[in-house]
Amino acid sequence: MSMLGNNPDRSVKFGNRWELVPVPFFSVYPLLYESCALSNQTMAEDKPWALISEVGEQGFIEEVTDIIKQHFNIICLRDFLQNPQQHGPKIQAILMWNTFPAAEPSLLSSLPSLKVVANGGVGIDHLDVPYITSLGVKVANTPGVVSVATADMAMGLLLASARKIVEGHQIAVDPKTTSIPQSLVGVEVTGSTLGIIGMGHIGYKIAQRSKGFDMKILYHNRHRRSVEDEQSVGASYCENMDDLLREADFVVLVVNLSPETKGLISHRELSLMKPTATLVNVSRGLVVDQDALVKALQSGEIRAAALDVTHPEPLPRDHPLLSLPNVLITPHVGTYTYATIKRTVQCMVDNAVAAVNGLPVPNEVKLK
Ligand SMILES: O=C(O)[C@H](O)CO
Repeated sequence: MSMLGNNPDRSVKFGNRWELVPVPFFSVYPLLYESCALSNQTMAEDKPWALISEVGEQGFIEEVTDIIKQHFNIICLRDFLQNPQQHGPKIQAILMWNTFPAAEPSLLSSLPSLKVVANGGVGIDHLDVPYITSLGVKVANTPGVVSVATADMAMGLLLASARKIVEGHQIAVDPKTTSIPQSLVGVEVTGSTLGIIGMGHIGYKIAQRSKGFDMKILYHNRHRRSVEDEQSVGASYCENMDDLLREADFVVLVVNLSPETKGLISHRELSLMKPTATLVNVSRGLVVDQDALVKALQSGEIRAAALDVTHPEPLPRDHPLLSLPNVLITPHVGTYTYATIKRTVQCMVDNAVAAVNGLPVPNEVKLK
């Protein structure tokens, strides 16, 4: 049985460095590994054991692992896999990021004492929650703590794409540059229309930021926000997503990946967008039909795309999205600030500690 939840074709390949490691969790990209060998820590008899990913070499890493070590003895996947029979019975918690394949059935079957899979980040599309919970294991995520960093990233992508900041940097540092090419002329953000698809925590934070840019804000969401929420950011609800797509200069995707949102933006939706519009995605790659996106960008059906997420991650090096001039891509680093990483790890630890102690888990993901 697959553990890949709502995302059956997600290719979490063991041994693929990028996908194995929880990229935003411990290290900067590209990652350098260092085994968190058991000898690196003082083992406390009274602390439960947690299985985590490998640890990188950068300075803040120890700081982050220290948050975990206050409550858990930790063992890294790499060390664990050397002798699962020996280590398996003591593991009570898995602390993982969404790129960490630690919740595969074969691994879970070697963890008879496991009480919780504590995910860092809000998206849990990589987990088969029904299967994990059927084992009596709780699943938790970290909503809220990732919102500001992800909203900042969405605004950063939007601005960078609109104002061609990356291209501008390349021109500025190129020794051959003698003049400013017209291709650097961008589109104005202030006063433009923003369409937010998915008005949860992160979507709302994006709306708050956009208000500072005097943007007209439209949003589409499963549930309409309260009048107070709408008024305080000046957002208008579009019950029909098509209306938003037709009107927005920037469409930002902030939905969770689910069977309902997989392929939400495909040929039809892209064709409704303005030829001057930009698509920004900080949710999950599978929310967008990437083949349709490539066509829309190549044909000028939309102006540009700015993506912090793709499917798969990373894209194959010869993927057309990587060579289109109107695409800006970052490697799924929306939550990737020191402050957010620390808050996220603290939240994961709080969830895991509660589960291990049989207490209510603050951010338990419950089956609907
Ligand atoms: O789900 C999230 O919160 C981010 O994408 C980090 O994984």
